[in-house]
Amino acid sequence: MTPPVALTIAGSDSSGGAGVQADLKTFAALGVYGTSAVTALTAQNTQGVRAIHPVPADFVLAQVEAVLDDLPVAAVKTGMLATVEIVRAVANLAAGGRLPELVVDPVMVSSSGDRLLEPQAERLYLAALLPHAAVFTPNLREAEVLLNTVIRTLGDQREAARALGALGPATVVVKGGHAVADVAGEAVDVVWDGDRVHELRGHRIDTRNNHGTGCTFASATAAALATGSDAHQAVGHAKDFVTGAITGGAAWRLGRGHGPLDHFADRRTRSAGVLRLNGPTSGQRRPVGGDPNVDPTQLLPP
Ligand SMILES: Nc1ncnc2c1ncn2[C@@H]1O[C@H](COP(=O)(O)OP(=O)(O)O)[C@@H](O)[C@H]1O
Ligand SMILES: Cc1ncc(COP(=O)(O)OP(=O)(O)O)c(N)n1
Repeated sequence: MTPPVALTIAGSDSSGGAGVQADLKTFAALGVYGTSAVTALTAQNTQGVRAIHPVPADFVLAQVEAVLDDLPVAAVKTGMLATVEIVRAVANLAAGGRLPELVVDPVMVSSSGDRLLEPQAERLYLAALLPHAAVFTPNLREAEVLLNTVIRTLGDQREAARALGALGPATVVVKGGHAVADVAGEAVDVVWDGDRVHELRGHRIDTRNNHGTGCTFASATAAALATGSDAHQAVGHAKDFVTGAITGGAAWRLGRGHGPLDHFADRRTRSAGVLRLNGPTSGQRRPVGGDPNVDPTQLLPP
């Protein structure tokens, strides 16, 4: 069956944990065909961002239009937009109705503390892009910056979701990966659905491997929208997916800083089960390159 198509408009992360790389892995894990328009190259790893090379806005547009003119894009996610010019160009596309089921993740600062958006672009996000979002997904820090407020409690987080909702997006999720003071043991995201506020709750996983959680949440939301979920279902699926991916990568040792998630955790668990069922008994290992005692032609269908 032909898969649904999603588009990510985001930055490249050389370490593979966040940005376009995280988005494409998420789309693939969720059975969605992923396309991309790269807004910036970043030289980064699990410890921080060393350099940023933004793509000219007209070339970002050229990538988006090449994809939209040819492929049936059902949902779009934006991540790191880097410059005022790129935010403006993407907002113009959204205003023209070119970006269906738009998930806007207002990537401003990485968890390593590095700026990923020109500060002058922050107001433009609010005025030009936010009103076109089907789902808007700031983290606590981004919500604070956009609203010029301080979020200390779950009550503040709920208030921020409502206040951002009043600015035009259909649904807002104020993500709680960086916990507020009065929530312990859980990662609580607050959703404003256009009418009411509710919470997405999951247990807080004790790990340093949290590089790319926000990108993964937003692209999983876009993938779910592309497959026909409504926004309420999509953010619930995304919460489940990101929790599974953090759990799967929690014990990985990749890099010296904040390591990545396992976007294929679910598949890995299932294929490990299949290997256990079909594979050699414990303690034995299959020889690399195949079992020399097996004639491979005997494995082919007649
Ligand atoms: N340690 C954790 N345990 C469980 N869920 C987490 C953890 N850290 C982040 N999350 C979840 O990951 C998603 C992204 O949130 P967050 O980390 O706040 O975004 P960002 O990466 O943009 O800062 C949210 O659903 C949040 O609840
Ligand atoms: C190229 C690029 N895009 C986005 C981010 C930030 O990723 P995000 O998932 O929002 O959050 P953290 O990884 O900082 O927790 C990035 N680092 N690089």
